[in-house]
Amino acid sequence: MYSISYSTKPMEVVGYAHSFNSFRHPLSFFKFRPSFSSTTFISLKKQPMKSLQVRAVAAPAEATAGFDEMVSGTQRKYYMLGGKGGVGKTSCAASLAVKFANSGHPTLVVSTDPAHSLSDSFAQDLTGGTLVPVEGPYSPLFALELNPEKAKEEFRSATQTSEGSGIKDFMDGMGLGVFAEQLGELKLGELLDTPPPGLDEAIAISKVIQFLESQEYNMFTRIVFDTAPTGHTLRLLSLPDFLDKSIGKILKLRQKIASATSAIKSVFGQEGTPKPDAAEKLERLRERMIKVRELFRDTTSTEFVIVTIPTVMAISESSRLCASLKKEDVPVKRLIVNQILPPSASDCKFCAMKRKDQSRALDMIQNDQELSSLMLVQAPLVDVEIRGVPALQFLGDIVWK
Ligand SMILES: Nc1ncnc2c1ncn2[C@@H]1O[C@H](COP(=O)(O)OP(=O)(O)OP(=O)(O)O)[C@@H](O)[C@H]1O
Repeated sequence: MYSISYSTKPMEVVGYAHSFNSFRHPLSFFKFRPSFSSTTFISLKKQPMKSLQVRAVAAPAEATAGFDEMVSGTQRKYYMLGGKGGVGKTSCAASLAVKFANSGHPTLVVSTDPAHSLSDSFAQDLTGGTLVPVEGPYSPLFALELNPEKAKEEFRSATQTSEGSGIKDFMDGMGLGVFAEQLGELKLGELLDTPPPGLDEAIAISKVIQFLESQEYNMFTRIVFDTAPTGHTLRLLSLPDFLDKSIGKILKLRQKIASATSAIKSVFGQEGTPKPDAAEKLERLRERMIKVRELFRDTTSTEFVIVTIPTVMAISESSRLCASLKKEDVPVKRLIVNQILPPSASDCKFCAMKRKDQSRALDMIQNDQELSSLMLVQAPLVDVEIRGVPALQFLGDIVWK
């Protein structure tokens, strides 16, 4: 079904195998066992990893991700990959990033999932919240794992005073203490004391947008986001609007009573003096959230790719995610169905059952109002863990065609 070739320049054929189970690469870090291969052709040449290419040269006719369109053009494009936990978001995001970089795009892959697994996926330490170069691809590939705790801290520091935390202190700091109760219906107290889920991710994404605006990072033409599981993403989508409204109302109110405050100040001295710093920080946060919202909805530069697996539960969740994305006007056109059992001539009982289950789930997609219109990309379950750049190249060449 698949024919796998390790490309060489010039090609040096060192092996040819039928249905082999295990093959150890001479660079020894990559054990590759494509069990779905009935006939496998291997060619190798000892050369630095940078020039190692893993190619799936024959593909199932129905599966194409429209990679040509994804890779065309040098203007910057953002791809956000999201879906239910554990379906393979990170593997698909990392493999897409590797493929972009191998296709000539200086690429940045960012994890905004609080439970990062990019480091595991690339088999490289990417922690620390800074850009780390990934060894292997032709063009520069950098990875970034953003620390959501840090983002939350930043939010807290923008909304708390030195005396304490919470809505009362914050409003006092803004010179709006007396209005704190009136703003109750905005639930701002809750927002400030316990930042809502999704806020850390929104701040993380806004940070990326921020530094990508600087000249230093102009070179990146493809940005791939490995986002947090569905629930988080859904909250993230509605968050900018919510924050914008809340913060917007606060700042408007603050402006309105600025003159009243100065009158109070003249009577009570410095009591109740607004702290411009808090207002400025909040205003900046609001602007950043607006940018996140705009980025998510920009059809010319952004696409949200849903990753799922062929189970009823995962597909139901993907359908809900898709509906929410559409409702929020987030561009979505591709659905990756990952971990599909590869074809086999002789199924065991377990595999036969599993295959039936999967085909039922795939039928569900065809009949789903939200998902049926998406470009369906099927990715096989491979019998080796997708870890490290060569493995990601291999997966990328199967998925992103
Ligand atoms: N097509 C595949 N074939 C075999 N294994 C796969 C495939 N896709 C992903 N995996 C494996 O499944 C596991 C989970 O994948 P991954 O970390 O990419 O999922 P995730 O959706 O990002 O998870 P989380 O929600 O926990 O971040 C990993 O061990 C990965 O190697």
